[in-house]
This record gives sequence, C-alpha cells and structure tokens, in this order.
Amino acid sequence: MQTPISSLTITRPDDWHLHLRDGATMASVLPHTARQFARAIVMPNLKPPVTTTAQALAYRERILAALPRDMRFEPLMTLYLTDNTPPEEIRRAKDSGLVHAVKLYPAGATTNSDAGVTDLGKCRRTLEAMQEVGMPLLVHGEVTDSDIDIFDREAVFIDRVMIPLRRDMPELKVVFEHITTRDAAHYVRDADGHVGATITAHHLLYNRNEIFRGGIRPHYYCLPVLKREAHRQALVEAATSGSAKFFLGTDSAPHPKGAKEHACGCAGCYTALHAMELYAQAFDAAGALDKLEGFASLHGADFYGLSRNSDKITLRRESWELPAELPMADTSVVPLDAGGTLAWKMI
Ligand SMILES: NC(=O)N[C@@H](CC(=O)O)C(=O)O
Ligand SMILES: [Zn+2]
Ligand SMILES: [Zn+2]
Repeated sequence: MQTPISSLTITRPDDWHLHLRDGATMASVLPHTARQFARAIVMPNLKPPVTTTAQALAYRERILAALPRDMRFEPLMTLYLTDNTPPEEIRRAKDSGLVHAVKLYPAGATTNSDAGVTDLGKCRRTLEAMQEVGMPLLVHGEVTDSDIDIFDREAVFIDRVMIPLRRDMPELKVVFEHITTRDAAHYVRDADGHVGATITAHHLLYNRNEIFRGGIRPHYYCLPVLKREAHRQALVEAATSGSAKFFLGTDSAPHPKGAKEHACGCAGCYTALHAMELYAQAFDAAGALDKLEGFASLHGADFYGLSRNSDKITLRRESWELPAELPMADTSVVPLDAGGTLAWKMI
C-alpha cells in the first residue's frame, strides 16, 4: 500500500456560492473566507435583498471596507431576481463589470426568499436580456409546493422548471446551485450547453442521517436539506469526476447560534472557517485528491469567463480540533462539525 500524501499545494481556490450577510456579522465572517479564497460569488439574499446594480455596488464597497488591510479578496456581486426586475437592470449590471450573475430564489424556498420569483413566466424579458448579454442565472433549484415532499423538491424542480427554462433559453448560462441529488448531478452531467453546478462540502460529507444522529442536530439543517446516502455518493462522483461542469460553492451561511438552536431553526451551515479542509476530507475519502484543484480552483473561473488565480495554497495532513463556537459581534456562530477533529489543515 502507498503511503498517503502528506501535503497538497494547489492554485488558490474561489468560492462560487457564499453568504457574507452585512454589518457586524459580515465583518466577522469575511476574514475566514478571505484567508482561503481569492474570490467569491456573494449571494444577494440580504434583508432587504440586493435587487439593483446600485445596491450591489454599495454592498461591494461595504465588503471591501470591512476587509482587514493585510488581506486580499475580490467579492463578485450578484442581483436578486424578482417578478419585477426590469431588463434594463441587467444591462446596467453587465455594464458595471462588477455584477457577475443574477440569482433566482423561488419565493418561499429558503432564507430571505420572500421577495423571490413567484412565476418565472413573469421574468421572460429579463431572462432574455440575460441570455443576450451573457449574464449567468444562478438557481436555488427547489419547488415550493406544499404537496411536494421536502426530499423531492429538487428533483421535481428539474422537470417543472429547469428543463422547460433551458429549452426556451438554450443560450442562457445557468448554474444549478448547491445540488443535493443524483437527479441533479446526472441532469447537469448529461445536459448540453451552458450549465454548471456548485456542490457544498457538507453535501459531499454527510447524508440525511446526520440531522438525526442521536437526537436532532440543527447545525446540520440547511436547504436543500441533506439527502440519502445514494445521493451523497452521486455528488462525490460528480465532484471528483474531473468534469468542468462541477465546481466549489460552500454555501457557507452564518446564522446566530440562537437562531439555529430554536423551536423553528434557520437553514444554513457555517463552513467558511474550514471549507478547504472539509473538501479535502471528502476528496481524500474518495481517493481523488488529484481532482480537488480543478473542482476548487479552475472550473468555476472558466465557467464565469474569469482568469484563473495565480497564487497557491497548501493543505497539510494534520489533525486539529474545531472550536465549539465562534464568537462574533453580539452573538456566536457554530461551525459545521463543531468540536470535531479535521484531518487536513490549511497552512
Ligand atoms: N442554504 C441555506 O440553508 N441557507 C442559505 C440560503 C440558501 O442558500 O438557500 C442562507 O442564506 O442562510
Ligand atoms: Zn439556496
Ligand atoms: Zn446559499
């Protein structure tokens, strides 16, 4: 048997799906991301949502102002699509050079999605403008109908929304965000044209048993919810396949500890602190560490038409214990796998 490799140096990665929030929380979480990643697609689901280019540019300035002076990081901004986003807003976004995508939240699907789209038919002209200027549509791919089982919401979304959308707008660039099922992994793998997908570390590492292991564990609750083991395996297969359609998106989503440990707890896992360590663990378990660089550092930049990063990061095989919680401004955030031992460490 070969001795396992003890360190891995790769091109600095980017996070193609991140929640930074705003204000004091943003200032607390931003250094975690900036330590690991050169750039991140910053999700627009603030309260109120980032629906205009002017708001996105102001948000970008707040992020850069909160960045510690000795760190470098480039926030890639997005707009929150509503039933009323005018096509002219897409042109303004494109012309800014700083807004890189538009996010579709089906109304009611997830955290701060109340202002999201009620019927994609209402967005037709706006989507046509996106297709025309080459502005990617990022999709939270779940239907919200109360008669659809929560574990089936992504698979049903493919049939009811994704397939018709891509038939109508074959040139529209689409990212199927945080995919969680074999159905989505295979759909993206087999699709023609401009479609990619992000995959989180937690969906590569855990199946839905984790939410209920020994009791109810709110820090493993996110949306789309973790699925059964066969789906996790299909996601690992996709992420480690070498296909350029799949790339890293942590979906790191900070919520105050008290809002997670609650009678009606918020959805979202916090992984910005230790994202690359978690991905390394998943790729290592699959015997595919050689595929990590493409997934984490190359495929996403290529999809978005951005240059690849030129500097490197190094991960070392070294165990370390995660803190139980991370103090932040007036609260604390519990990282995924809090108190657990990680096998890799970014140095
Ligand atoms: N993934 C989550 O469970 N939560 C995200 C929203 C999202 O990405 O759907 C959040 O903003 O908290
Ligand atoms: Zn989402
Ligand atoms: Zn998200």
